[in-house]
Amino acid sequence: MPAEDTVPHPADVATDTLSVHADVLEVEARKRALRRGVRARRRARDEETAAAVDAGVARVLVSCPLLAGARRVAVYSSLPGEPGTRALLAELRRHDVEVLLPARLPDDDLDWDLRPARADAPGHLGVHAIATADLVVVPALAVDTAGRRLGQGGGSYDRALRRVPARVPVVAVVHDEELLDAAVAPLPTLPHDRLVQAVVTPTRWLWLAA
Ligand SMILES: Nc1nc2c(c(=O)[nH]1)N(C=O)[C@@H](CNc1ccc(C(=O)N[C@@H](CCC(=O)O)C(=O)O)cc1)CN2
Ligand SMILES: Nc1ncnc2c1ncn2[C@@H]1O[C@H](COP(=O)(O)OP(=O)(O)OP(=O)(O)O)[C@@H](O)[C@H]1O
Repeated sequence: MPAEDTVPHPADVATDTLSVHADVLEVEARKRALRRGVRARRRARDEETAAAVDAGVARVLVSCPLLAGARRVAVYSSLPGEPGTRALLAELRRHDVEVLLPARLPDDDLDWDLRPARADAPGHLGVHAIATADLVVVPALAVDTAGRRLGQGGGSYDRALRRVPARVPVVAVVHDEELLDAAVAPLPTLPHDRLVQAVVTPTRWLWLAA
């Protein structure tokens, strides 16, 4: 039996629990507001810049040291509004780099497809396949210079990134204005959020203070 004075009073426990919940709700509300803002700005971008952004992302990533020596890279096919990954996927294929592409499962976790497919690895490879990549490229709505990432809100990459070994860099792709200074505008995070180690924009890349 614990001594009575080490047992918290039930009223204090309840108050603590309530304030923790309030903090989580506040962080989630701030994330939702930020997502709305980024999505609205992305919708307002024109197609001409989108083509330049797509080409820029490929040029920056292919010429930066992150990709040097990588044999297998986890990437994704960009959705409308996201910085494009079409040219990047084409470049990876041209350099004979294997690509893992995510497939969202009903519980929002990510399964992985290998391209080009291999006879000994047909179909979906399972949620743990991300652990076999030498570099993981992730989508984001925004990233700050401390490596905090704002995603689409499904928590898919939070789950998937837990399976990535610590030595494998995770790099987020955003538009230039979606890279935020952590000293000025830190992104809100919760304990499950995973930091990214680097960021690529259409014009530059940098290591983040993760
Ligand atoms: N290109 C790409 N592939 C990806 C992701 C991603 O963010 N981008 N994912 C990242 O986890 C996973 C899929 N999850 C996704 C979750 C939501 C939306 C989406 O389109 N959301 C709507 C807004 C929905 C809302 O308002 O709640 C949107 O962006 O308009 C896309 C992908 C895996 N594949
Ligand atoms: N390991 C996990 N297992 C189950 N649920 C999780 C896990 N990590 C995060 N989640 C849940 O996912 C939801 C969304 O998380 P969050 O807002 O961080 O998504 P996100 O990182 O922006 O989205 P995404 O990774 O899909 O781009 C949260 O409700 C969170 O509780």
